[in-house]
Amino acid sequence: MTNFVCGSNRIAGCSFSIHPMSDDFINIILGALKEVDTSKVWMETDDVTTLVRGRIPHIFDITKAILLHAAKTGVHVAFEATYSIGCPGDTAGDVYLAEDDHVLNKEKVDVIKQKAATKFALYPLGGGDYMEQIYAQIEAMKGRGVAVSSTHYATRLDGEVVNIFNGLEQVFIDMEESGSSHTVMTVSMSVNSPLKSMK
Ligand SMILES: Cc1ncc(C[n+]2csc(CCO)c2C)c(N)n1
Repeated sequence: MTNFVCGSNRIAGCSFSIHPMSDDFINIILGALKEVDTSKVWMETDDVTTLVRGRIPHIFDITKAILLHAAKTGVHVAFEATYSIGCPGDTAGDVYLAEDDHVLNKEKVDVIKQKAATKFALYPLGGGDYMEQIYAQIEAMKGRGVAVSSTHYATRLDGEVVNIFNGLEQVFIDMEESGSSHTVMTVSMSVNSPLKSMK
């Protein structure tokens, strides 16, 4: 059996998709992807997801921007994402680690007012105290301008898209700063849903 070893390379990444509930889904998906400045990341789109790899601020800036560009059409959009840091599979994106942390899409998209319902789940891999780490991050989210509630297998966040992404980015930064060797976070988000929350 091969032993896979995580390197010291701290490239972050995300595999994500948006699903606009509209006949015009092709234009909405491709339009949102095109509107975003991706010059500070490695990015690849196929028929299933888009992969984005680079420094943490750009990963969250770009995924937030693509969702907001799709959401501003008013269409109901579902967003699914898996964020990961700590276990690079190859070196193709490494050159982007030399970029600075100045994000390129914030100015254009942070003015877009858009509410979202979200469920996120944090998976600290490679550490013994994972439940303490998860509870600490859920507690921290309560001070970030979004409504936090518990559900099975995830934590629910309701609020502005911009606040939700800022909070989730901070979760990732905190995990890095606490020395977690490999962190995975899944995020499901729904915007413009015709079905209002029952909560
Ligand atoms: C962010 C994101 N990236 C890729 C896909 C996969 N996808 C499904 S339909 C379509 C457009 C026509 O090919 C694409 C690219 C997605 N849904 N969202």
